[in-house]
Amino acid sequence: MALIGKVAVVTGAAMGLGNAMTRILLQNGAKVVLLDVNNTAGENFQEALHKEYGSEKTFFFKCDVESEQQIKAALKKTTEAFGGIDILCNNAGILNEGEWEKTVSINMVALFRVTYLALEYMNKLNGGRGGVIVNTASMAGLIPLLSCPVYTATKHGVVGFTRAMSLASKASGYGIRFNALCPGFVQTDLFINIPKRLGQFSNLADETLKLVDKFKVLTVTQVAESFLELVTDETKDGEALIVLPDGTSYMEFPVLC
Ligand SMILES: NC(=O)c1ccc[n+]([C@@H]2O[C@H](COP(=O)([O-])OP(=O)(O)OC[C@H]3O[C@@H](n4cnc5c(N)ncnc54)[C@H](O)[C@@H]3O)[C@@H](O)[C@H]2O)c1
Ligand SMILES: CC[C@@H](O)/C=C/C=C\C[C@@H](O)/C=C/C=C/C=C\[C@@H](O)CCCC(=O)O
Repeated sequence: MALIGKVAVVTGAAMGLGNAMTRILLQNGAKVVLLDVNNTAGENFQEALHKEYGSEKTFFFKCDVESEQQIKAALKKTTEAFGGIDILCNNAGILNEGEWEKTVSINMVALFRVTYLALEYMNKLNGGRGGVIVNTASMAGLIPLLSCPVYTATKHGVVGFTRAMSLASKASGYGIRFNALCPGFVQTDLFINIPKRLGQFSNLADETLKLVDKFKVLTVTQVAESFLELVTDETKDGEALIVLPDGTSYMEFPVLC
């Protein structure tokens, strides 16, 4: 899928992985709508992008993915400004085992909601153009992370949702591919203050740091390059792409005959 002229929406776009995804989409010719709850970071990023790519290629909306009203408004304005949506990157996420209900709400409930609201514009059965939805999961969506049970559960939920939606889309004719991105540890804000994020599991901080030493840490650019494959390669549908510093691979799931 060539990205020239395509319209992408990225949640959690202001910082970290979302920021790198936005950049690689722009570099490949897409227009990108940036959604983020952090207004200052979002406006600063938009200003930088306007200088680099011109003001007609991007715009930023302050949008909390937990708010149905804000998502609806952002998607409506996106289609009014750019004529449709071809690519959705459900990337906003947090890791806070202390505030575990909020972790479920943002990482899973909000991701489902944004997807369903975006389908109203993207689904070919609703007059949309079809396209691709990439959900940011994690290695913790495939293998449990001992100090983060709720984060692990949300990311397993994202992988399961992605795979089931891919099947639903194929069987119904939505014209939309669904893929999950599963990076290991990535150098972003989510990765700092590890003990503080672990809540009642802070006693497992040292064990967690041993895992970080074992798996090593990715840069956002490395992850964005792998993300691009899920967006552009039309053969990738219902996949979970593992991204680690020593390479990438597609998860092989059991098949029941
Ligand atoms: N950093 C890692 O090691 C790592 C590894 C695997 C997966 N991930 C996943 O990558 C995604 C991005 O995380 P990151 O590491 O870039 O973190 P980050 O904290 O650097 O960036 C997250 C972005 O999401 C935004 N955000 C948070 N809550 C939001 C909300 N309610 N509505 C809208 N925007 C919101 C933040 O403002 C921020 O800009 C997350 O889903 C995370 O779980 C991260
Ligand atoms: C380190 C805890 C926290 O503060 C920061 C986490 C940052 C990213 C979390 C997540 O998205 C990445 C998870 C990566 C997990 C990698 C491997 C383990 O799940 C596998 C451990 C089991 C094993 O030893 O094989």
